Amino acid sequence: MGGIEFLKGHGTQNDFVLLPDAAGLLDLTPDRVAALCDRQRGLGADGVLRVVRSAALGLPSEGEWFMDYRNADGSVAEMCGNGMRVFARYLAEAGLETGTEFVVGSRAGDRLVRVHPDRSVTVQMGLARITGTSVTVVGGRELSGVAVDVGNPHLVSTLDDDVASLDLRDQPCFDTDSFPEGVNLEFVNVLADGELRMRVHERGVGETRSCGTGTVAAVAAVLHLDGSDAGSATVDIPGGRVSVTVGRDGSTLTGPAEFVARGELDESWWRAG
Ligand SMILES: N[C@@H](CCC[C@H](N)C(=O)O)C(=O)O
Repeated sequence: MGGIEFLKGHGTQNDFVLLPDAAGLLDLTPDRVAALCDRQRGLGADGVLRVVRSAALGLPSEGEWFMDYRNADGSVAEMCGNGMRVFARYLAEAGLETGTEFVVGSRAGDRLVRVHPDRSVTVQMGLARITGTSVTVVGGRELSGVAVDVGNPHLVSTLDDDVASLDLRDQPCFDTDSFPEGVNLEFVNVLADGELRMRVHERGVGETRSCGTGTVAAVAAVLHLDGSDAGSATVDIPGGRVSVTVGRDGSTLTGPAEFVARGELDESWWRAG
């Protein structure tokens, strides 16, 4: 057996290792994922996207391909918005999907994606559901937040002072009764009507430079605090900018998807993992 094919890509600098594995033959253990994502002993990434046929995993999906997403610590998550854009661009450029619009399976359900001529991608993200309120503690400061389910769990806190001043190196505290499976924590400044700035501490990763589901949660939460359930906004994250729409029937996320490298993993390194 030769080396194991990989690609490295990112969506607004939320970076991923893609593993094409159509038949689902790779033994993708949490230890292997963590080693791959480690920035010293592996390739380095915020997560892994296994490109596998839905049928190979026996999962119900209208889409031929399934985004099997793992966080950098090896944990499984339901959905990744930035990863979905990179995944969709890969399918289109590899000729695994022939149209510009197609469905991809995820653990949060099927997602319709559209790959644009400029290689940006729009993802139909499903409903952003407001599920309540909770609190988080960052650097000794307690912040209240709006809980939002975008297929995965989020808690969005809006701040008057600049989110750039927050120290997100450590895991902020959160209420484990509200979020028994953990939570992604977003910190948001409302810059103007329809313009947000956001930082995020992701479940299973730590601070990342962007989180697609998090940007959708942020827009839904800000609208909710304003007494509304539909609207659009651009969201500036440390890794760039995305556009989000939220509505009663679903939400969309549009942003870039980039590739930086492709190659083969060393077979003996993989086996040792
Ligand atoms: N970066 C992703 C979200 C990845 C999953 C998340 N860390 C979780 O555990 O729910 C995105 O772009 O949405």
